[in-house]
Amino acid sequence: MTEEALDVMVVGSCMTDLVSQAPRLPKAGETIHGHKFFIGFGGKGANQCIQAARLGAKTAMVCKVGKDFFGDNYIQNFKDNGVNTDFVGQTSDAATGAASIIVNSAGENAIVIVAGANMLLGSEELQNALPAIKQAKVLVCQLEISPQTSLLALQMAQENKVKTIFNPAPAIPDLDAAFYRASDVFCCNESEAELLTGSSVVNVEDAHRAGRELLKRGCRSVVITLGPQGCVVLEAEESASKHVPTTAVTAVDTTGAGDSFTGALAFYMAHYPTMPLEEMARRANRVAGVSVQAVGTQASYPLRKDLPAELLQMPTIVCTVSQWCFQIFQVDSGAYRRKRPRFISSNLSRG
Ligand SMILES: Nc1ncnc2c1ncn2[C@@H]1O[C@H](COP(=O)(O)OP(=O)(O)OP(=O)(O)O)[C@@H](O)[C@H]1O
Ligand SMILES: [K+]
Repeated sequence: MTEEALDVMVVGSCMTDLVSQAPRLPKAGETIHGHKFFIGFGGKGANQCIQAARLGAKTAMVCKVGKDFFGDNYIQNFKDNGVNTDFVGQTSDAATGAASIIVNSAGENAIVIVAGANMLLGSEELQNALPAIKQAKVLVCQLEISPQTSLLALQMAQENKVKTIFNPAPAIPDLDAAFYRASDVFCCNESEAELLTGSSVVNVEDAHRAGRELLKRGCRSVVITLGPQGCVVLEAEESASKHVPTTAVTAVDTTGAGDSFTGALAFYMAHYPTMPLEEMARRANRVAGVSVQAVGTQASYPLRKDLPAELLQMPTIVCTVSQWCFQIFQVDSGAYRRKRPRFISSNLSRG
């Protein structure tokens, strides 16, 4: 059982990616030769957890894998990345989630996902994790496990004043309205925003409009990622929707960029709770921007040591403001002391 309070808990999926590269995709009933095969660690929940851990967050994963080779291997992968595995269950009733992926020479793919053990994660496992959830700073969920489990996890976190990030991926058109109310940050990409709002999202202007629509549904803030254009950020307390641009880089492989962004956002929310969301999004853009410059999903996620120091420090402006507030407080309490010296000294002598 976890003794130390956690920064980030992720309740979500683990998938083993089985990737074959071939000149073309096979037709029904056909067998063809490919030229390369590799196994990768994926699943949106695990990806986000690994990115947060690599940035230095104390993380735990709440998930279910099979009692099989892939499940054992995945648990070792979490351990190798410093992720707490106290809440990683193993079941004999289903296999570890797997994605069989075929990629042709044009970069097109055909994918079969078998969610397997991921769908067996339920309320019992969440109850076991509740003492740790209560102490965590941020809880993150997606939609690659049973939606009821994700919703319950978000609600448990919210009831215990733990900040929530919900990434509605892969998107479902009739998302239960309770998901919006349970989200401190509702973080999605353009196509998810499009599916959820029913209107096209292809540019920054569309994203502002979609964000306003999603915000109306009850979340505290919305982040919509826009690939090389960064993201837009909207907060319930602020009227303006803000575009947070990024430096576009030449992408080698964008797989898992969205999960890198969400995992980085979770890290910043846990480590710098007073940082403006816009600044967290600016930094998450930078982290995800590193991931698109390398091949693979988790393999492309940067470690803390790979990032410039400015992404891992409190911004100067926030330090200045808090020092300024502290000085005002000192001046105020000094004035108070000058006016009421006896009150202060009698309190002191009693103490
Ligand atoms: N070419 C790029 N240059 C710089 N940053 C990028 C680029 N592509 C993606 N990013 C960063 O990654 C974030 C997430 O990308 P995107 O919006 O494409 O997510 P996604 O569609 O969920 O990705 P994927 O499905 O490939 O994981 C962006 O908000 C941005 O910060
Ligand atoms: K990548």
